Amino acid sequence: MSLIECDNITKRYGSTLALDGVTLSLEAGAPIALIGPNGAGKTTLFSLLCGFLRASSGDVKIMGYSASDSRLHGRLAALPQDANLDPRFTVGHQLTMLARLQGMSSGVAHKEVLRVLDKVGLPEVIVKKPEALSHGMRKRVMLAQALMGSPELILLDEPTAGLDPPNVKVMRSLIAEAANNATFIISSHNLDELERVCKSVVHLEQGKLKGVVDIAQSRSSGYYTVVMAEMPVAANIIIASLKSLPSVNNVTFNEPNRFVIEYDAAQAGLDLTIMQCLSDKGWPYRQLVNGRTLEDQLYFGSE
Ligand SMILES: Nc1ncnc2c1ncn2[C@@H]1O[C@H](COP(=O)(O)OP(=O)(O)OP(=O)(O)O)[C@@H](O)[C@H]1O
Repeated sequence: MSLIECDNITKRYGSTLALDGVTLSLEAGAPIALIGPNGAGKTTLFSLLCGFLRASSGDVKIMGYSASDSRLHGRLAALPQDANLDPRFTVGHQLTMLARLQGMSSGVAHKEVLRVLDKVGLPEVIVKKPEALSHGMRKRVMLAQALMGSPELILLDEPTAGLDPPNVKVMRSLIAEAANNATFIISSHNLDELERVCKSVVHLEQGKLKGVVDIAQSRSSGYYTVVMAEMPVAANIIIASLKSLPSVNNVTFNEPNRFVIEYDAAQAGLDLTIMQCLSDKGWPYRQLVNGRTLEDQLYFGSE
């Protein structure tokens, strides 16, 4: 059974179509990134997965249950983008209260709060009020809150927004460590940051699913991008020639004049072979670039 199944989900806010026929299946395991520009529908998708919102149409299943099913209680945690701590109470008081709401006795709740604060490296803040914490520390406390009760699925909406680079690094390694015990889905604008911690990327744009890229797999592949000066023959003829070169696994064409060549990362010297092939045929190319960025995979297709 998949961790998450979205079947043709649509979400409307009045006349705004925030999600438009999203069908998606995600498995438990290493962290998954959710990326897309402002207004793409990331927060809306999170809210549907947490059961905060209902889809206008389509079906969402988490671990086989509908998203608002009470049997998911304690198995799923969400850290909303604008989550905040109450300035009136100490961190310990607030987290203990939340643990009690999860059904823990006061003794168990206290131990659980100590455990999760320790996990995020901040055991000392238990007696502090939020005003005494830096922005980075508050984000870590919010992560601690999401870890309470050891949920299997944790949704983090922009967990590193507004953090400086050292704090981003700390957050990233905390997530990487906690990811041994739960599946994280993390939304962010920052691809670089996510690439290091996530195994796959779900890409949303204007409410539509643009693709799911497996980063782990693409790491074992090398890429060249050829930009043609002109298209002397049909794209499929050039694709066939490039595909016939040794160690080339796949070639994709991106309009109007660009080919992405995927090959075994272990193979060296393929660039010369590619150039030789193109010049033997008399096909003029403008540029041969080593590699392909994650942006290329997402915005120009992966297969
Ligand atoms: N409560 C709401 N009422 C009306 N429209 C909404 C509401 N929430 C979101 N929208 C609209 O739905 C679309 C998707 O918004 P959403 O917040 O899900 O995007 P997002 O990808 O999370 O954006 P951001 O990166 O800016 O947080 C946008 O056009 C937004 O204006």
